[in-house]
Amino acid sequence: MTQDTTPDIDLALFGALGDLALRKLYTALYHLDRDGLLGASTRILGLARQDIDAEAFRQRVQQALKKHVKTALLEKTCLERFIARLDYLQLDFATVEGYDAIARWRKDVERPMTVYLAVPASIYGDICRNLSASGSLDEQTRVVVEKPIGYDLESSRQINDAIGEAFPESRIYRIDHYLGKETVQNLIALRFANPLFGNQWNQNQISHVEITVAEQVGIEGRWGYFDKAGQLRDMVQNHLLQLLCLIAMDPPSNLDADAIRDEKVKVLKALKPFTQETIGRDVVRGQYIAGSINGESVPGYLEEEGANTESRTETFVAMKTEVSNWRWAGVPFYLRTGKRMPEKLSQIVIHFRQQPHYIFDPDQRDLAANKLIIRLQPEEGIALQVLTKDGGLDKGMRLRPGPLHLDFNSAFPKSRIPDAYERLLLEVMKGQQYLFVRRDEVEYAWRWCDQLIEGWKARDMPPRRYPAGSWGPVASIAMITQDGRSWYEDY
Ligand SMILES: NC(=O)C1=CN([C@@H]2O[C@H](COP(=O)(O)OP(=O)(O)OC[C@H]3O[C@@H](n4cnc5c(N)ncnc54)[C@H](OP(=O)(O)O)[C@@H]3O)[C@@H](O)[C@H]2O)C=CC1
Ligand SMILES: O=C1O[C@H](COP(=O)(O)O)[C@@H](O)[C@H](O)[C@H]1O
Repeated sequence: MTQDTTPDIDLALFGALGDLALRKLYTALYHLDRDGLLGASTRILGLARQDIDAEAFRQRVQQALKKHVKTALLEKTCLERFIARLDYLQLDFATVEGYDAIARWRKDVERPMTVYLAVPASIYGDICRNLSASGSLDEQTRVVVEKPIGYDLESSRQINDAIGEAFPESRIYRIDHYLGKETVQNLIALRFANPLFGNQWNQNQISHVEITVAEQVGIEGRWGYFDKAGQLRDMVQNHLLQLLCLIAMDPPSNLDADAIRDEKVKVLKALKPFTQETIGRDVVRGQYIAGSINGESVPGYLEEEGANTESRTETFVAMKTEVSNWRWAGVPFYLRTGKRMPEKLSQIVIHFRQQPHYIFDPDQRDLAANKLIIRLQPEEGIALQVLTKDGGLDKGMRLRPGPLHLDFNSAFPKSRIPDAYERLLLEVMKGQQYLFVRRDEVEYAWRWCDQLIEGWKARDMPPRRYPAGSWGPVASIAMITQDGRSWYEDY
């Protein structure tokens, strides 16, 4: 994990006119360029099937940057330098014809190539085979692939096999963009650099853990993709399970990619499988109906553009699970994620156990537990909720909960918090894999999700309705209150 200068590369971006590329990837690459973190002669080849020339492609990227980069950060010289790096190749990814143009683009160039597949996972195999067959790859080429890899364990194995025929694991970078978020990396620092937390991180001191990833957006015109996936495959199989792994894993022996990933795999293997009984009791599926967010009416899932009105796909999931090992036995992990919730909020709350002997006002007993709140978005920060004496002569020994608060924006006001894709693209260029997901992680995560999906099917569990703008079906609140707890929504 050194911070050397970034090597020059050629980046071949498949799906160059898709949503991810236009919304996230050029913005991230532009910021890297502006911060002096792109190799001076790094070039970017956009590949897509639209019949446009390089000049029109550069215009499209420029429009995207104007939309997604803050105006104050869009500097003319930097923008011109970035745009000059771009070239375009029209290609149907499914057939090998035309792939030889990639080698022609790279003729006489010595630097390594990174291939970024910003396309549906169903065509990763075709692209890898065609890159191989056309002689576009060499011993240094890296590949970046997006989540979700497949639809279940079986399809993910097939896709991983196809990628693995063209690239060794050491050159495959499976993105889970949550691993690139600043606070997620801070979680690693917090846990493993501070004995204060390191020594408390187990079932003796922690009573339960909450992970909430709430989105305000709906499915953003992605019905075709989303309706086949649903929130479990779209968010839990990858982002939420990765967060859970970082919370639950044992300390790695060092910060090497495989040391970290070995520990994450152990957590995934230890996730308690659901039974028919626990699925009925500990899992809630939901689907949003029309409602309002920030005072504006929004349609229900079944009224979204392109919707099939019979769909039973879930847009919300809440569940209680457990990591069956010595560190975590008996500690519930409550997970919930949904679309069209009242606000965008991603946070992890670690609830510590109460003192064994309590000496303050019995009415305040419920307050008496510390919480560590790790906020990923909207504002990034970490707060430890502690109890202090309430101020004033008239209060006696009344307790008051308050945060010991590290808000990254105000603690480090001069530094812009980079977007996850900036961090991840930089790590790919430097050849560092610790923030990327290894094949066995993906497959163990699918194995666990598959048995849950099978259980849903067997129980014929339709999603419960919840109005857009609410925190999900009431059953998700009942699920946690049955344990005498509630979802933490303050900060
Ligand atoms: N969008 C997002 O926020 C996120 C996306 N992802 C993942 O990123 C990947 C890309 O997603 P996204 O950008 O949303 O998808 P899009 O459908 O918006 O973009 C995919 C692009 O690939 C092109 N494409 C597909 N098949 C072919 C083909 N045979 N030949 C040439 N071009 C082809 C499409 O071209 P055309 O337009 O001509 O069909 C389209 O431009 C997916 O794996 C997704 O799961 C992951 C996290 C978030
Ligand atoms: O991977 C995905 O993530 C986004 C949410 O990402 P965030 O960084 O905005 O929290 C989600 O909307 C999308 O459906 C999913 O594919």
